[in-house]
Amino acid sequence: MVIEVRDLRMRYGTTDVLHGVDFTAGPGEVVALLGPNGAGKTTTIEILEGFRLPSDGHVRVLGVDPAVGDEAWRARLGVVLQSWRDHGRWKVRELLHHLGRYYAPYATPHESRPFDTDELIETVGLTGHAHKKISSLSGGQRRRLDVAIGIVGKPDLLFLDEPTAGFDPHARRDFHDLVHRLSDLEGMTILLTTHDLAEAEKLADRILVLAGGRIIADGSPDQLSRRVAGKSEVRWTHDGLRHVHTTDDATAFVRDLFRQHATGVSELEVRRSTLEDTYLALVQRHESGQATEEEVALR
Ligand SMILES: Nc1ncnc2c1ncn2[C@@H]1O[C@H](COP(=O)(O)OP(=O)(O)OP(=O)(O)O)[C@@H](O)[C@H]1O
Repeated sequence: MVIEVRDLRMRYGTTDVLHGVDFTAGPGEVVALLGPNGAGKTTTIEILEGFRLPSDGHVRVLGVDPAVGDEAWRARLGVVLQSWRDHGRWKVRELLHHLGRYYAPYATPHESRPFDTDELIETVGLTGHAHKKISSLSGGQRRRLDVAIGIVGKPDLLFLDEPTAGFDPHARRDFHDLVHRLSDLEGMTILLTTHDLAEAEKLADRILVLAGGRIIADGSPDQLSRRVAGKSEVRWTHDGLRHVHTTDDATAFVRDLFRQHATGVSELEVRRSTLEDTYLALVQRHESGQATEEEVALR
């Protein structure tokens, strides 16, 4: 396993934030960690990166306890934090070239390190800005640079904390392609946090939902959408009137609808529950104290 977390606990002062978090991530997996604001996603990631010491629990990242990870271990990790780094006076190419040199001693027969600077700049879509000062980049361009800094050492494991915040739709799509390339071609394992459910659905092989200090759901986007909500919304117009009905079995409902009304039904739409519906239902159920069977099984 690339990441192994068992019974992870974290307390800030007298406040418990993580109550026993359990999950794993395998090689080449893209895992999205979702959860409401303040759920403890950044805390979890910072513990995995070795930036923060947990209060208790078993954590292994690339087989090493992050609390004692050395430079060679750190060189195999890539990190994209939420906030910008203050490298404003540097130029894009200069900075990436400079940072890349740090990783050169950690190249292996299987993995050349670092990324070729110009290839990296092209990969993140900053070719036209390579010789600009970082302070002159737009927010989205700076975020692309953050991603470039995170992957310059061709990490085995990449952490992305809300990587697309501030991206326009075009940059977002480019970024999604980049994540697919990094996991498919470079075999990188990627753990990302996001509040964009459509993004999680598109990118992640597996989704973890963190709420109340525990993982309350763990599965593929498809499994989560099916297992938890499972309801569909059927909309139609009959004799000029618009109708909406929520059902567990849309096929049977539509069959009955046409049996009842041989004519006059139009504008029929069937909408399966989305990952967003599922996520909201899960978190709401959790917050109201109704643990799902799955959640109980995960404890
Ligand atoms: N250094 C700290 N000292 C005390 N409390 C902290 C510290 N860092 C985070 N917290 C608290 O721990 C909880 C979890 O914070 P964290 O940043 O991990 O959440 P998050 O899930 O990443 O949230 P968001 O989605 O808003 O980024 C919050 O209630 C926060 O106030």
